[in-house]
Amino acid sequence: MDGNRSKNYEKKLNKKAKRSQHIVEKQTGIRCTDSVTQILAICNSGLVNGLSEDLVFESFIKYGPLEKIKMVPGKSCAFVSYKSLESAALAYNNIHGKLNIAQDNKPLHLSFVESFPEDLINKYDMPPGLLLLENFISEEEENRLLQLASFDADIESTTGTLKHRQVKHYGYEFRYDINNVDKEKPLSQEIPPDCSFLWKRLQETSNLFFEPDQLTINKYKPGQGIPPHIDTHSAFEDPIVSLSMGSSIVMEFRQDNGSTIPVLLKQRSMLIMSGESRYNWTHGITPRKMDIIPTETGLTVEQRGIRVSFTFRKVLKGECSCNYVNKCDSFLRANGREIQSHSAVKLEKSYVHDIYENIADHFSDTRHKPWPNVVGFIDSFEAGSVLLDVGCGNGKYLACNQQILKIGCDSSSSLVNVCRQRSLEAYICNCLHLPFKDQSVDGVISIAVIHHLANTERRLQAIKELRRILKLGGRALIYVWAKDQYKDEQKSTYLKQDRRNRKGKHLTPQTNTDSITITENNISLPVHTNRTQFQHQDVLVPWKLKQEKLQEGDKLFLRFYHVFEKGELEEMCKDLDNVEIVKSYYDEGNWCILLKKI
Ligand SMILES: O=C(O)CCC(=O)C(=O)O
Ligand SMILES: [Fe+2]
Ligand SMILES: [Zn+2]
Repeated sequence: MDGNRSKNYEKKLNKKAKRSQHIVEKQTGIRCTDSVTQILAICNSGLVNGLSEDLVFESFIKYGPLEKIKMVPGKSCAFVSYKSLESAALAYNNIHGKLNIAQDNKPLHLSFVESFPEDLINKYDMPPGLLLLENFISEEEENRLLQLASFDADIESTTGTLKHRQVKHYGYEFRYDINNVDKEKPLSQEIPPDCSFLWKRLQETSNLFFEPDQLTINKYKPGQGIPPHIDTHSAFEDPIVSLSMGSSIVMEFRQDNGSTIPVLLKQRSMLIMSGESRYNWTHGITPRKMDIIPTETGLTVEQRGIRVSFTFRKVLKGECSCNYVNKCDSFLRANGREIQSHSAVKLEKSYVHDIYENIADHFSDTRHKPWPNVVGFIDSFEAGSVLLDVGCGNGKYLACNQQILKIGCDSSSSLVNVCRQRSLEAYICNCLHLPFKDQSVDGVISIAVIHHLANTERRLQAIKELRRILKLGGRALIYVWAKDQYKDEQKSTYLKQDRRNRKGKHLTPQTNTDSITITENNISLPVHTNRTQFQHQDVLVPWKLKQEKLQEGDKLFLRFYHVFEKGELEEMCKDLDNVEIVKSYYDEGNWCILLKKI
């Protein structure tokens, strides 16, 4: 019996393992092999499944000295290399199919591989523009500077305890609420003169002329860190320098594509961030109590102590003029003006209408569940009423309430066809010009439509069209996507679908790694990172076709959205003649309003 079961188990395991091996080979180009090698691939788990380098280290070091670990950003695999074949074989026998640390506590699948994925990114490379000067100060100088940083007694406005660490500012306060300094309000406490020898040394050793006027002291206890971020472009000049004291720590630099370079900031080292590393890469410190660091003989774990860093910056007068426009708040502000009408029409055509035609089938496959509050609204109409669904999509609301007459319309002919195939009544039209007479319907819904219009004037026009066709006493329900996807500290369904967020590991929203797309008519729009909080109101949101439908040459589809601020929808409706706001509310990441024609 038992023998049978384990045979069966092994058969199943092998089948699954073969499948995940295949994926690793496809994703990384690294070849799996049946012979024993020093290098193992974890084939079914990686950073995207929440597997951490720490846990890999902890689990694999038990079987012998390790050489390297490579977590592959954005992929569900990782690589571990041992110093000997014996250790690798021992690890394989003990872990493969047995150690339950893959997603949902499933066992890891391992495979021996022919080579280590060095070229995916060399761990010991530096991001461009980053310079690390080790032993920049002596122990004596370190002690002297650390005395300046005693946080104890002086609780004042320039000192604060953030969730993750203690901070203290000189010269200008860096305000974490606005992510900038108040340039008009320098602090009375300037950078202590005891620090001045540092710029002289920078000049002597590296020919760097730098005279900062702002200092932030950060104090990290073991287990504390700083979330990945880019120091606001418009706040400071280039470079930014940071002196590490008290304890060494690993700082992670990350690029848009997810590749991450851990940089070991040794105690008494000086880090200089300039160019790409300052403007285009995020830097952050993972809150943990230890770091895994490479040494001559392999990887070891080093416990963190209390680290104090002095970050020196020069406040920027005026706006940033860098070329890294996708990360540049100055650039975004200058280009974030209301989109002009003629551009709006083009934008909606390319980034809304055309896109829906392209993704209609897949979109329709993913839109089945009507939202309860919308159904409640539709059910509230008397038998025989006429209800129009403007932007009906695949017609999911046209199938509700059999007592009333429902008509749908949508700008996408493909979606209207889907409705017709389902024997639902639907027409093609644009929501700005509804082919209905004045005062002809009892109810109208506009669910997730108006946020696709590219400026306020057009969004208002769409609402006025709804008003026009309503009979007196008729009611309209409007849903638009909210910029804020948190309500009462609760994530919306949209955010919860982030795999990285599932286990509640990231309680704070992911930081902004939006990139920029310049549209044909020269409008720069940030490309939103799906399943994260919105950073901007006018954004392009990627639509990914499901893997099996993805064909060679298929591109990522970007849809234009204007996500609404709290109160924005009400503000638009409150001065409209002939309607009253019956109620407005937040529903699963949407701002919603119920209007009545009067
Ligand atoms: O602790 C450090 O070295 C960096 C601090 C930092 O990035 C910041 O305050 O913006
Ligand atoms: Fe920073
Ligand atoms: Zn900039």
